[in-house]
Amino acid sequence: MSAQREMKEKNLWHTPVTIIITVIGVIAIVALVTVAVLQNKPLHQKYKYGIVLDAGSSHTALYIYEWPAEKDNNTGRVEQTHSCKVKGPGISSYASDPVKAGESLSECMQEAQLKVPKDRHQETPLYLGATAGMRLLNIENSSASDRVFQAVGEALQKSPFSFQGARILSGQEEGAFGWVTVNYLDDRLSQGLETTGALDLGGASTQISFISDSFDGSESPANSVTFRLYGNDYNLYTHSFLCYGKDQVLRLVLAHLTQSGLGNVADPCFHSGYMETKNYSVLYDSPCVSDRKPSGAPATFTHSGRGDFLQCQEMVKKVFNFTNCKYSQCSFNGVFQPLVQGPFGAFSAYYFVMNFLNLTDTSIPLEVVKEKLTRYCATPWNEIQQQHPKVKVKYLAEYCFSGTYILTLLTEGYNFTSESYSDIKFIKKIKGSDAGWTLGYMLNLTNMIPAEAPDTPLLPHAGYVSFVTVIALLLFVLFIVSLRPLWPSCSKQPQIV
Ligand SMILES: Nc1ccn([C@@H]2O[C@H](COP(=O)(O)OP(=O)(O)OP(=O)(O)O)[C@@H](O)[C@H]2O)c(=O)n1
Repeated sequence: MSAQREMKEKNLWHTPVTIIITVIGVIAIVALVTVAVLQNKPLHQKYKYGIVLDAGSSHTALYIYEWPAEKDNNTGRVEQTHSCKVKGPGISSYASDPVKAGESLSECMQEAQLKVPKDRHQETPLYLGATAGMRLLNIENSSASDRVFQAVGEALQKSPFSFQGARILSGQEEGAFGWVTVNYLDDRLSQGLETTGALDLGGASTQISFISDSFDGSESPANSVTFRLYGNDYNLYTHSFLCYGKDQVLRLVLAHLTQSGLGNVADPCFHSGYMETKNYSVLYDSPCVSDRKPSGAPATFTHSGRGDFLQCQEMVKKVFNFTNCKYSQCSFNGVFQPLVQGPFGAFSAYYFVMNFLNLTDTSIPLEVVKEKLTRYCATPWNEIQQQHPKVKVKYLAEYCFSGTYILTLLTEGYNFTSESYSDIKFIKKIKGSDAGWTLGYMLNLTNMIPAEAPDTPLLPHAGYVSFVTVIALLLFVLFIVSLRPLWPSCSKQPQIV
């Protein structure tokens, strides 16, 4: 009798009703979780594109950026997908033949047509921003600069992209957009984190931009740029030094050395054994030095090296004017600058040069860096050429000078100390995108950085799915527990008589 009851109790648990309820429960949970996953899964990703041409003094480069179409106006999702270096010199070098400036861009523009999906061509904005090379040409000969823009504009208008115009960026814009790029790529803006300063060294100008607690813009409004980004206010200190890019500073130094109009110049910034014949007219053909051309100089001079870092540094120091500061503190040439503060990213030629010299590690004490550079500069030119057979001779000849200029600019010009030097990181790319002004420029023109923080969902997708799964499982367990009266009694041990 008791065995029979026990069998009955056991069977209760296996009754068709219980089985059906359990199966329905499991199906309901699977359905709930599946719907939650599918509902929140991003739809098939569609991308949007933007193209920026960086028309620099030494060369032009094209950058293609991509972002998920539904993430317009959202945080940190724009990435560089492709870059193309235009063959030949910067567009300012085509002043006497402007049509060639437009033609020079065609190869990279063809490449861009292949990289951006065809159905996106028409809606893809295309910008050209010119920097210090065109700033100088505009100072020297504004109609020649207009003609270059005319030719470049006509060439870009013919592309299938949505050409938004070509213009010269001010030095302030170049500095500020470089800072935006670095901080955007590091997700510092969207998260309201401490920002990184930006150091940009080009061929014809150099920029320094950073946030300083002691800078509110009142002492020197010309150096202040204010932004409201993701709900945070920034008052950025920025300055661009025209003629202080490394190619123009080399002219300044050589102008100094050739003031007496001699036919031979021994240059401590070039390796011993280096010897080239150079034209006075070419050297002085820049508004940075044109007013200093010595009268009665011969047509050419022999530029020879004598590889001496300390003397090179003395020469380089001469291009900075440390007198006549009308502010509480200055960098050089009477330009206001608060004390450098926080971490810095140094890119463009800062990176090219320091990377070549194997000096990107800023944890190495500054004194040791200088010793290494002293040894490098003292290496004879034939040895340098043997060691680097694949490096362009023009670049190779100048690395001693460039390294010396960079260290002098940072320490004497911007007042980085042995301690704050280690706050600098020499960088080329951040998360796959080149550091430079182009990304910040495009983000600004496409209104891709909101002034206020965008509303974000309570939970990220993965969190939401996990939450739904856990709650569903919990409900299931509760449901099973609620069927307890139907459970076989565990307290009674079945006894088979
Ligand atoms: N492997 C390389 C590549 C470039 N350079 C140098 O780096 C400078 C170019 O830096 P970049 O940021 O490209 O300058 P531009 O945009 O051309 O100049 P600017 O911003 O002043 O207009 C030039 O002096 C060039 O000789 C270098 O030393 N080594």
